Amino acid sequence: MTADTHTRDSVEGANLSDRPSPTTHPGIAEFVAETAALTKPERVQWVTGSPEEWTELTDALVATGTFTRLNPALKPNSFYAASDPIDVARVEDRTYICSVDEKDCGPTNNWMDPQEMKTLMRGLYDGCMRGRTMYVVPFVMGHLEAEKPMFGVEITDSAYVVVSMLVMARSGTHVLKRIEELEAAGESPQWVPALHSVGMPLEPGQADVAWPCNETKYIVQFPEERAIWSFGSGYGGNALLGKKCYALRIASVMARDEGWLAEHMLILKLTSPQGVVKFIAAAFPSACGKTNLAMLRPTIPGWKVETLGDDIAWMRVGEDGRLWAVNPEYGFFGVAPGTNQKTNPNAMDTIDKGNSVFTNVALTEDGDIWWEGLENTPAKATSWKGEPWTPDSEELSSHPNSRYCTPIKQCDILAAEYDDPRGVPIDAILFGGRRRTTVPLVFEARDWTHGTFLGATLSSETTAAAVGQVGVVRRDPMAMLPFIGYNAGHYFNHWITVGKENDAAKLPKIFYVNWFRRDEDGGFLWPGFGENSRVLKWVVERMEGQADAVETPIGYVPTVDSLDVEGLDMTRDAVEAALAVDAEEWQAELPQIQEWFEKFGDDLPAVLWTELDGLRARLDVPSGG
Ligand SMILES: Nc1nc2c(ncn2[C@@H]2O[C@H](COP(=O)(O)OP(=O)(O)O)[C@@H](O)[C@H]2O)c(=O)[nH]1
Ligand SMILES: C=C(OP(=O)(O)O)C(=O)O
Ligand SMILES: [Mn+2]
Repeated sequence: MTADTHTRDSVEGANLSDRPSPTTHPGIAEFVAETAALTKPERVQWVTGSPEEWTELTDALVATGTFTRLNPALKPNSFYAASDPIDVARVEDRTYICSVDEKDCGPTNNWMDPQEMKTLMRGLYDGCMRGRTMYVVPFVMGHLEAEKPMFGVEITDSAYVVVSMLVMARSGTHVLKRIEELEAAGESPQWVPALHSVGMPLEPGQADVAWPCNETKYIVQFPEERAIWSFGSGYGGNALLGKKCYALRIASVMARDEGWLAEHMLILKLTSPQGVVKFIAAAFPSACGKTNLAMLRPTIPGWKVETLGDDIAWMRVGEDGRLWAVNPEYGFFGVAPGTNQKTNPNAMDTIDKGNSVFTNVALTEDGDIWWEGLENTPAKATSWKGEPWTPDSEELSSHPNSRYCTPIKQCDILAAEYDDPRGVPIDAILFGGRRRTTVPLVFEARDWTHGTFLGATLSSETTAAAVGQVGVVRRDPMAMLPFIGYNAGHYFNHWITVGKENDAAKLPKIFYVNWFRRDEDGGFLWPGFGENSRVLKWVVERMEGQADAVETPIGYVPTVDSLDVEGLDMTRDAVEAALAVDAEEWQAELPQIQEWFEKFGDDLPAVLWTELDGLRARLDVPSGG
């Protein structure tokens, strides 16, 4: 299969579909025919996105035991799935950026020569879809009406992936028609071939399993070809290829080449009591609070939050010199545990409308779902491992990375601007992570370059969103560590260049937040969730020149009185503790940042070394200390 190029030759390849191939786009037809020839499926089905097809797919998933239909009275048209315990999260050590030149992959990614990887994976793909249906999912990330729609075609042998993609991305025949319209108009619409297989062929007569997958997993991006090959996992970020693989890893390479930004960010619209509207983007690592902040219900009177997205932002400098962001996704794929009517009522209202898929949560006896932190703890339930569960169980009812997958259009606070292909002009960017010490609740960068330094040195405790140890502090630059599709040093330079080539006054102001600082007893210093609206208020007032701050070695920190804590059950000392900048703790960060920067050698923009020297000097540490 040559996904290397989208050759335009007409193709003689056998079209196995029992429905005529609805496309004249030779590239796509060739991609499909050649993949079918390699993977040898029983049949090929072009995904249309029709309601009848949804019924057919979900009924089939219920029949194989992958899906359990939830009680329609509680969650209409919604389904529960439990994965194989070996397939519960993104697998960063099986994720590759196979650039032609290893240097372009950089020190934070896994690399293999692309031809070597293709030979290896063709061996895995050979016959891997035997006994299965090969689905062809035409989709677009972002708007179909965008000036340059970002198309994709995901081939997959997982109906679970098809159903999830139908929620998470604009998919189906109408997308294919748009490609053909553009073709007919003489354009050459860009589309990303994305091949996925669970890697479990079925021999004649062999029954399928509820969660087919393979111990051998590869999640591979070929950046120069803008192609994605995934094998062996059926889970989220590994298999819904429009999300992390396309909209971040491949898109970050496109953005580098074309001068825009593809970032792991939520987008929210904040309206003050006076009617001042600000658009805020925030980059937090997986499971560090993006979805919650994106759908925040403010606790301070008169403030309103509307959402445009909870995970990915594509940002381009507009004619007006401002950074305009769109959310390329069409659904939310949120962490379930900890989500409830108090912490995220908007997410709960969205999933209560139905049409959603829940993975690795618990199943209750009345045909609903439950997870740790949700109201109405059931007396007993079935855990994600399929075992009986009660509140006294040792085991968790739901996996820490269990997810809800739900249509964004169901969200009551979806901003009207979500439907505008231009997106929204970003006023502030927040970087943030999960740090129990050191990082204060919020502080403002000195300027764009300093803000890039803050993003490039962002640190956070690892979470269950990726396989591996949890709670280990690591550098996670711009919260993009697992998603940068190229050399991270070049990525930092790309951020610096955006700052250099544009009017700083028009670019977003950069801030840094930390909801997760703990006191000596291990409790959270800050209540978080809806109370984070107080931090957003300070951010807005800083931009309007109305909030005080004290200059510290790390940036501008709110004075205690400039943070609205009215009605918060917090002592002044507690607020001061949440805002404290401890020089010793930050001095301890310096060698970690030094070691992190040394990874990049001369790929690191010199200006970031200058920023580190500046921080060191402001912390009264002699350089080289
Ligand atoms: N303590 C605390 N936990 C939070 C806060 N916001 C989110 N969380 C928790 O962080 C976890 C992941 O949050 P989520 O918004 O799904 O993260 P995302 O993967 O970045 O979108 C959930 O368990 C939330 O309950 C907060 O402000 N304070
Ligand atoms: C969707 C994922 O990440 P996030 O927690 O950032 O939403 C994922 O890890 O697959
Ligand atoms: Mn998320």
